[in-house]
Amino acid sequence: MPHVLVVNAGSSNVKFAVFRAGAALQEVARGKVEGADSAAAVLEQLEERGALGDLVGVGHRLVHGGPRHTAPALVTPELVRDLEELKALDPTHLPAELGLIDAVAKRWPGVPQVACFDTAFHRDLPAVARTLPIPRRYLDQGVRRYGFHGISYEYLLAELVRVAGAEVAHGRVIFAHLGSGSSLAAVRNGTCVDTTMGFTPAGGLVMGTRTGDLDPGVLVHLLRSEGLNAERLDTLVNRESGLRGLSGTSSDLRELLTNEAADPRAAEAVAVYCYQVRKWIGAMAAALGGLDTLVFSGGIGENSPDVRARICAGLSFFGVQLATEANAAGAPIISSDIAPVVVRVIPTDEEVMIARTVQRLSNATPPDEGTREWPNRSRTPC
Ligand SMILES: Nc1ncnc2c1ncn2[C@@H]1O[C@H](COP(=O)(O)OP(=O)(O)O)[C@@H](O)[C@H]1O
Ligand SMILES: CC(=O)OP(=O)(O)O
Ligand SMILES: [Mg+2]
Repeated sequence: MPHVLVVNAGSSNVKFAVFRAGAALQEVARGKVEGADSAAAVLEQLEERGALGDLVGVGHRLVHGGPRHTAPALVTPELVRDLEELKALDPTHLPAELGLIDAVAKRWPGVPQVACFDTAFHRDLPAVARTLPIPRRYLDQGVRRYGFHGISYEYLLAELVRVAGAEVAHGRVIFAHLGSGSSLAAVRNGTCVDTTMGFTPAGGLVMGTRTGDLDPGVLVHLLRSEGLNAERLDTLVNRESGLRGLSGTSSDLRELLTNEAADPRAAEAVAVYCYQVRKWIGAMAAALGGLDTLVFSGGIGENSPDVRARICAGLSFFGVQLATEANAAGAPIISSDIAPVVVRVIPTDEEVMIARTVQRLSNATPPDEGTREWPNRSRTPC
C-alpha cells in the first residue's frame, strides 16, 4: 500500500506521522520525539515494523523559505543548497530540518521528498506589513517580515471553511497559534494581511524560550555591556528568554500554571504571556479593520481554558465575550451567543496539511497500484 511519511521538526520536538495515500488520507501512525537524532531512529523503527508500507513520498515542514521559496516544492540538491544558505536566518529550526531531509535521502534514496514552507502562507503580506524600517539596502537583501506557522494557518483556514463555511472563513479572522512558538495571523478574504512573527520566528509574541519583539536598543546594550558575540546573542534571544527566562524554571506553560500560586516568577511569566497575546490581538484586529472570528489553536490555545479566558478578559470592548462553560469544555465555539465576535477552538494539524501537499504535488496516489513511480519525476529528487 502506498504511504506518505511526514516529518515536522519544531523548536522543542520532532513530530512525525504516516498516512496511507489515497483520495482520503488515512492516518496509520503518529508520534513525537525530542531531537532530530531520535527522529531518525524512530523512522528506522517504523520501517522495521512495516508501518511505512510502500513509501511513496516524504513531506517536511521547513520553517523558513527565504524570499524565493513561496510555495511547496520537490526537494532537489539545488533546493537543499539554497536552504543551507538560509540556516543562519533560523538556527532554531532549519539545521535540524535539513539534517532530517539528508537522513531520509540516505535511508530511502529515490523516494521523493517535498518541502512545505511555513513562510509561504504569508507571501502576499501587504508592503506596509512586510516592510521593516531599516535602510533600503537591507530590504533589497531580503530583510523583511516573513511570518511563520503558515502550514498550521493554512490547515486552520481550510478547517474554518469546513466547519463554518466559506463566507465566515473569508471574513476578518485572527488565528492564534499558541504553542512553544506562538504567533497570530490576521486573515481577510483568505489572505494573510499581517502577522506577529517577523524576519525570524524570534519576533512578535513572547514565547516558551524566545523573546518575541524586543526593543533593539536592548540588544545594543547587551552587546556593549557584556561583549556578547552573535552565537551568544542568538542563544539568549532564542533559547534562554521568553517564559523560561522570566520564570527562571520552565518554558512549559502548563508547568508554570501549576506553579504560579507558589512561585511569583511563574505567575509573572504567565501574566506577561496572556497580556501580550491580548495586546497583539488588538493590533491584528486594527490591521483587519475589525474582527469577526478569533480562532485559538496550538498546544496552549487548544488545551488551556484558563489562558484563553485570561487573554480574552480585556477584549469585551471590541466584542469578544467568552461563554464560561463552553470555554471550560473546550467546545468548538467558546464565545457567548450574543457576542459579535465568534471565538473558536480548532485543533491544528500541520502533519495532515503536509501530507495533503505531498499528494497534491506528486499525485502520490499512484496511477497503478503497486508502482513507486510518480508522474512528475522529471526533476531529480534529492
Ligand atoms: N493543558 C494545557 N494547559 C496549558 N498549556 C498546555 C496544555 N497542554 C499543552 N500546553 C502547552 O502547549 C505548549 C506546547 O505547544 P505545542 O503546540 O505542542 O508545541 P510545539 O510548538 O512544540 O508544537 C507548551 O507550553 C505546553 O505547556
Ligand atoms: C515557527 C515556529 O516557531 O515553530 P514552532 O512553534 O514549531 O517552534
Ligand atoms: Mg509547533
